[in-house]
Amino acid sequence: MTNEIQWYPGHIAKAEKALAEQLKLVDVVLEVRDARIPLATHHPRVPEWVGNKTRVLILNRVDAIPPAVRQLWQQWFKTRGETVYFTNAKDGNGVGQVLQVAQRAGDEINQRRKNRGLLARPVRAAAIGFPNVGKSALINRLLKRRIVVSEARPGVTRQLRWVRISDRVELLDAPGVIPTKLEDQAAAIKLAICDDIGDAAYDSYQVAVIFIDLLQDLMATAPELMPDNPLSRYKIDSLGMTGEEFVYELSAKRDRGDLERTARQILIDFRKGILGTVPLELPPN
Ligand SMILES: Nc1nc2c(ncn2[C@@H]2O[C@H](COP(=O)(O)OP(=O)(O)OP(=O)(O)O)[C@@H](O)[C@H]2O)c(=O)[nH]1
Repeated sequence: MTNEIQWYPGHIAKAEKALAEQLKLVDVVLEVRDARIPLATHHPRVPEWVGNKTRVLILNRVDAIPPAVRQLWQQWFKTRGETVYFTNAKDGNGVGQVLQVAQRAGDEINQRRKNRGLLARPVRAAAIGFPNVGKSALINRLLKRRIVVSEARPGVTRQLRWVRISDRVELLDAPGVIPTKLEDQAAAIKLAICDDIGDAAYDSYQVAVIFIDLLQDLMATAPELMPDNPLSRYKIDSLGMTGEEFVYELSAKRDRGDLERTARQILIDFRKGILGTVPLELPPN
């Protein structure tokens, strides 16, 4: 049996209220999702927050998925009439395009202002998304200097702050938001695997077991997307093993059976990219 992943709705409600207030001032919303799990990192309140503002959909951590999977997502979103921008906020790949889109939206706004006899002003954009998806790293890249603190620890962006990223764009760095309720436990587990769930409480062992099961499933059903076995680095004959069997075996081999420790290390290895590119979600058919 899996314990449910838990977090603190009171805390979230407060953060959401502050965010909704700031978003009233915004012209463009940069919705940042995790390219490894673009569906699980969709926040259900985004459409309401966006209203009739311009929304730019960003799948960050593109370096963490195989290029073929990037193509599949691009296509999937396109058939839904959506343009997605893939970024690697760590090395800056794709970030210039996001800035251009925001600036174009600003130009349109200023044209409308001009038509009404108003002065031009910088466009106001906000980056929103789950904790740890890379909002601060993205803003740092847009700034080309390190101003916003970007840390591996989820939930680190505590305050809302505005930064001027060009003479035409101001950007709000918002804290990570997770829904007050996550109906879908499978999505919640993926958020935990990717560390995109802030300070929610979960059991690393259960999460790592499901992670290994997902890997095995991916290798069996989509071997072309997983040419290298991510588990081979652990030097265990993992063929056909369940998640439980694998964690147990690895733990006996190097952590004297401390399952929790082994599980944590597996998750850390994955998050650091040591296990290679793993698409934890694929576009639904
Ligand atoms: N490999 C890789 N790492 C990234 C990328 N984007 C961000 N990171 C790293 O992921 C970690 C979290 O990034 P942040 O920018 O702090 O995430 P955030 O969304 O602002 O997080 P919160 O403040 O918790 O909401 C940092 O260690 C970043 O360097 C990316 O595209 N690729």
